[in-house]
Amino acid sequence: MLLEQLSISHCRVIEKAELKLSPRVNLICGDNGSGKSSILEAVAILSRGRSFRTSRITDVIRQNEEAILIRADSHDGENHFRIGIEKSKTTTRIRVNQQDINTQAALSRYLPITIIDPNSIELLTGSPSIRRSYVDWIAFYLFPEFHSIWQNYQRILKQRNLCLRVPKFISALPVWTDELIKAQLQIISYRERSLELLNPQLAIFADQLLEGHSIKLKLTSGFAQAMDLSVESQRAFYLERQETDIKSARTLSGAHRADLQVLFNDQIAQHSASRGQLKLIAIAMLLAQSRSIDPDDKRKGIIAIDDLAAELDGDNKVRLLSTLRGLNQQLLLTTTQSELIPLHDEDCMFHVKHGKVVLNDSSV
Ligand SMILES: Nc1ncnc2c1ncn2[C@@H]1O[C@H](COP(=O)(O)OP(=O)(O)OP(=O)(O)O)[C@@H](O)[C@H]1O
Repeated sequence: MLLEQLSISHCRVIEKAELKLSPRVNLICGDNGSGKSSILEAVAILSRGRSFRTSRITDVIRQNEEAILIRADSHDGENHFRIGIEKSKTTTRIRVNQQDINTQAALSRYLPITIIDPNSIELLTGSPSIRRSYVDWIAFYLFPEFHSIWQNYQRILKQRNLCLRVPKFISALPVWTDELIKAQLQIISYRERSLELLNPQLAIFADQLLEGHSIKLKLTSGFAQAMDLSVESQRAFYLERQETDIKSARTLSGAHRADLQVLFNDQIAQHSASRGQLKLIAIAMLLAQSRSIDPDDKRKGIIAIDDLAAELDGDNKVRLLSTLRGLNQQLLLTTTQSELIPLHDEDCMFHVKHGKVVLNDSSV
C-alpha cells in the first residue's frame, strides 16, 4: 500500500497541509514543536482511528476548531482508493471511495502502518496488552476473518464476566465458559500462525540491527500454570478456579491474559538487554511486524518513524538507516536533522515550520 497524497486539516499546530508523497523515503524536517510528529499522528488516526501519542482526540484537534479531517489517495499496486476520516469530540465519519463506512477496522484494512517512536520500547517494558495488540495486528492483516473472531471473543468474555458478577446469571456460567474455551482456541491458533511468520523476519532484522544477537518471541497462553489446552483440561481448570473468578468478578485466565515473551540470546530481554539494546529490539520487532504481513511481497505496509535519530548512537543510526533503505517500503521519517539521511532521486524532503509544510524542491 502506498500513500500518494495526504491532506491534513486542524491537526494540532497544523491548520492545513497537503503532501504529495514519494513511494520511498519521505523525510519530514523541522525544529522542535514545528509540527512534524503531528503529520505522523494524522496518518495514525487515518489508519487506526487514534494517535500514537494520546488516546484523546481532543488533544489532537487544533485549538478552537471542531474537528480534525484527514484524507489520502492511496493505491495497493492495482487499485486506487480515496480514504478519509473526520473526527470531532463526539463523532467520527469515515469514507472510502465516496462511500460512508461504519467501522474503523474497515478503514484500517486499507492502510497497514507501523509506527516507531521513542515510546516503542514499551513493547518490551509495558503491559502485556501492548504485546498482545502487536501480534493481533499481524493476525488482523493476514487473516481477514480474525477481526470478527476477536470481537466474538470479547463479547463472550463480557458475558462470562457478567455471570461472575451478577448472582442471578450464575446458572449460565458453564455455557459461557464453554463458548470462551472454543473462541480462545481459535485466537491462540491465529496468534501462533502469526508468530510462525514473524519469527523468521525477526531473525533477519536482529542480524542486521543487533550484530548477530538473537531475538525470539514465544506466546504464553494466559493461564497461570503450564497446562494442556484441550477443551476438557480447560473446563476442569475454569471449574477449579470458579470461586476465585467470582471473588474477582472477572475471568482471570485466558487468551485476554496472554503475553509474548521476548527472548534476547535465549534470556528474557527485559532482564538481560541494555536500554539501547531494548530500543533496537523494539525497532526490529516493529520492522518484522510490517514485513510479516507481506509474505508474497504484494501488500507492503508503510513505516513511519518519529524522531529517527533520538537516542540511537552513531553506528546504530547508520545500521538502521541502511536497513530501512533495503526495505523497499514507503517510509515517513521525522527528524530535526535534515542532513540525517542522504536522499535518492525518488525521495522527498518536507520542511515544517509553525505547522506549515513545504516540499524542499531540491529533493525531487
Ligand atoms: N490541540 C492543539 N492545537 C494547536 N496547537 C497544538 C495543539 N496541541 C499541540 N499543539 C502545538 O503543536 C505543536 C506540536 O507539534 P509536534 O509535536 O508535531 O512537533 P514536532 O515538530 O514533532 O516537535 P519535536 O521535534 O519537539 O518532537 C507544538 O508546538 C504544540 O504546542
